[in-house]
Order: sequence, then structure tokens, then C-alpha cells
Amino acid sequence: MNALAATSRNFRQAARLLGLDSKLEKSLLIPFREIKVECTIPKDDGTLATFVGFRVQHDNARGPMKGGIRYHPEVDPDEVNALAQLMTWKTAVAAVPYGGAKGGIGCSPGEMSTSELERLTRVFTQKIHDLIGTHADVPAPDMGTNAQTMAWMLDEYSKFHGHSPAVVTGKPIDLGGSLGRDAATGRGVLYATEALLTEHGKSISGSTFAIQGFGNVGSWAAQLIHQKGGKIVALGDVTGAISNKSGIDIPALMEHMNNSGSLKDFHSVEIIDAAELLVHECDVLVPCALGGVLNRGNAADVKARFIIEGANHPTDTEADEILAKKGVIVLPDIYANSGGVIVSYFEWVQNIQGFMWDEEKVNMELQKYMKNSFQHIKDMCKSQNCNLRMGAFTLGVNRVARATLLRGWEA
Ligand SMILES: NC(=O)C1=CN([C@@H]2O[C@H](COP(=O)(O)OP(=O)(O)OC[C@H]3O[C@@H](n4cnc5c(N)ncnc54)[C@H](OP(=O)(O)O)[C@@H]3O)[C@@H](O)[C@H]2O)C=CC1
Ligand SMILES: O=C(O)CCC(=O)C(=O)O
Repeated sequence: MNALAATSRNFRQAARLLGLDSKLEKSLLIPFREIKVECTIPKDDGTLATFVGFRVQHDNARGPMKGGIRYHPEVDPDEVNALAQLMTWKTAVAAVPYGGAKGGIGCSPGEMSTSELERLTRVFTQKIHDLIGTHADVPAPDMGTNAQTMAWMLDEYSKFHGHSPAVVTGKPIDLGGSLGRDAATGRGVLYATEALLTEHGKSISGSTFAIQGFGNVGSWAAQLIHQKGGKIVALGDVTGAISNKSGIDIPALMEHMNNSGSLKDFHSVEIIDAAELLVHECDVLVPCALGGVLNRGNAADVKARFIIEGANHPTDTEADEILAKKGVIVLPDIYANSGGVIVSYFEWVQNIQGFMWDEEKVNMELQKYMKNSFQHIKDMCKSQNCNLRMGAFTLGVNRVARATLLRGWEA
């Protein structure tokens, strides 16, 4: 079952639990708009290269559509569709006034030069500029994109519409980005993990962690968990995985990576098989890379007692069932990685107000939002007698359904 089928299945299950009308269920599932554009750019060697870009705008009942832009070779329309739908439920779970969207371009950013990436981003923005906007659809970074990508999008969009800082979030601070946004998804993962472990009488400082992905989400989650006394015993990226039973020295690893090192040549670690990372001995597994990495091939071998979904859709439907039978507790993506979009909301608010918050306020507000949504998910789990994924889905779907009904059905 691919990401779209799995996400839609979770949505339908939530809709049934909530007793939603079948017409409303159908309308909530179908995306508001799907955009597919051809992006041709000259490469540095003068030859032309053509890429396909997507933006799926899933729902706008609760506010402007919101979600990241992914640059990755495996980007395809079904995946973008699933990720856009997940954004609709995620923004509702977080109680930020947005709908959901997601975009992506099928490309290999690691093999492209900075100027090729800039040209591709500008062409993509030219193709979609009249369909995004501060009060319509607000992109942000995702896998393979970053603050620089958002700066190019902002600049290209502003050529058509005038200076519009709130059209994208996750921007560089010098262009109106928010303090704390770079770390926000990882920080949200930390707050979510604290909330779940406390619920089970445990703490970060007494727990061991394995983290897949050492990009924006994974590296911030690792640093913040390490700062709180958590022991990170294994981690990995696209190049491979490393482990150390006594805990990996994360600040030293960050310095090593910032000096163009790679995971595999870091000192005092053992190199492990990339596939072994997900079934490594640990208390908490935190996938922060691709979707579908936990599946029927490895779910039965997972040793962790808790899984915190830093990535979007890391656990497929079959794995969910196997893990539930094993008693593994999964904290779902639409809550666990919502720190990014929550601080994106703060960035958008600051841009509209023309006023900058200090980082302490950003982090304090983020913690408040994360605590509130955890409590609301638990309340839903209790009233619907369901697991955390269904608790989060019913919470999100119910809020979007209520907004849709309140706006009315008249054509
Ligand atoms: N950025 C954000 O604010 C948010 C991101 N997310 C989700 O979090 C996940 C990670 O995003 P983000 O951190 O931004 O992305 P980045 O591009 O910053 O980092 C991705 C990381 O995953 C690694 N990776 C890629 N492919 C593999 C693989 N096959 N096996 C193991 N590791 C791999 C990359 O390795 P390498 O660097 O070596 O290529 C890199 O370390 C995605 O699922 C994204 O949708 C969710 C909410 C918000
Ligand atoms: O910050 C945002 O607007 C969206 C981040 C994102 O793409 C996600 O939460 O998956």
C-alpha cells in the first residue's frame, strides 16, 4: 500500500469513527487542486535539463494551505498527494489556522550545483506564482530544500507580486525568517518525546535513542535530545549508519560534519549496516528521513518500545499493525513533527505584524502548542478508544470537518 492509499485509509477510519456524512468524507478526501508543471533549466555545462514539479493543495477550510517543498529523486504525484493530505490533518491537530499542501520536484539536489538549484527553484516559482500567496498557499522547506531555497522562492514571487515575505516560511533570518524555525521540527520532536515518555513514567535522560536521518530534523532532534541527557546509541543518513553503546558524542559529530566530514569517518563509533539502524537495540526509535522505512520487512524486528515519527509517513500500514501487536507505541507524524509548521505559523504571523519575536518566546509558544495538542490527542484516544495515530487523525479530521460544515455547502 503506497503512502496515499495508507493516508486515505487512516482518514476513512477516522471519518467512520467520527460518524462523518459520506458526502463530507468524499469532499474532504479529494484535493482542492493538483498542479503539475514542467521545469526546464540550462545546466552549468550549457545543456538543458527538464524536471517535473508538483504542488498539491489539499484543503483550505481552516485557512491558507501550508506545507513544504521536497527536492528528491523519488518525488511522485501520489507521494505529494499523501503528504499534502497529512498537512491538512497536521495543521488541524496543531490548532494553527491553516489548511494543507505539499510540493516537490523530482531531482537529485546533491548532484546539482547551487546555481542549477537556484534556476530550478526560480522556474518552478514562475510556474506556480499565481496559485500560491500569503493568504492562499504558503510553502516551506522539506527534504532536500532549506532556507536558501525559500529565499529564491520569495525573491522570484516578489518580482510578480511585490515584496511578500509571508509567502514562504523557513526563510533566512535576514529576509524575515523566524528565530527558532531552523530547529523547530527537531525541538517539536523533543517536546513530543518528553510528553510521551512522561506519560509512561520515563524520561529522556534515562533513555537510549536511535535516529535515522541527520539533516534538518534528525540533527536538531539529536542535539536537543543529547542536551537533555538522552543517550543516542545509533544514527544514520543516506551514506550509512554508526553506533556506540555508550552514546555518540553529538556536539563533536556536528563539528565533524560541519567540517565536511562524513558519518562513517567519525571517531569512536562502530559502522553498522544501514538497515540494522531501524532494528537497533534502543528504547526510542526516531525516523527522520524518508517515508515507508518501517514495513513488513523489518517491523517484527524493531527493538524500540517507542517510535517518534520525525519523518512523514515513516511507518506503513502493515508495520503499524505488526508494531501494535508487539506493544510498540507509535507517536504519529501529524503530531510528532508538527513543531516545524507551528513555528512556520509564528513566522507568518511575525511577517504580517511586521514585528520580530525573540527566540525564547518562539520556543515557549512552541512548547505550549505541543503540550496542548498532546493533551487533545489523549482526550480523543480516550473518547474514541483508539491508539495515538487514530487519536491524532480523529482530532484533525473532526476540526477540518467542523470548519467545512460551518462554512456551508451552498454552491
Ligand atoms: N524540515 C522540516 O521542517 C520538516 C520535515 N519533516 C519531515 O522530516 C523528514 C526529514 O526532513 P528534513 O530533515 O527536512 O530533510 P533533510 O533533507 O534536511 O535531511 C534528510 C536526511 O535524511 C537522510 N536520508 C536520505 N535518504 C536516506 C536513506 N535512504 N536512508 C537514511 N537516511 C536518508 C539524508 O542524508 P544525506 O544528508 O546524507 O542525504 C539527511 O540526513 C522528511 O520526511 C520530512 O518530510 C516533517 C516536518 C517538518
Ligand atoms: O513549515 C511548514 O509550513 C511545513 C513543514 C512541512 O512540510 C511538514 O510539516 O511536513
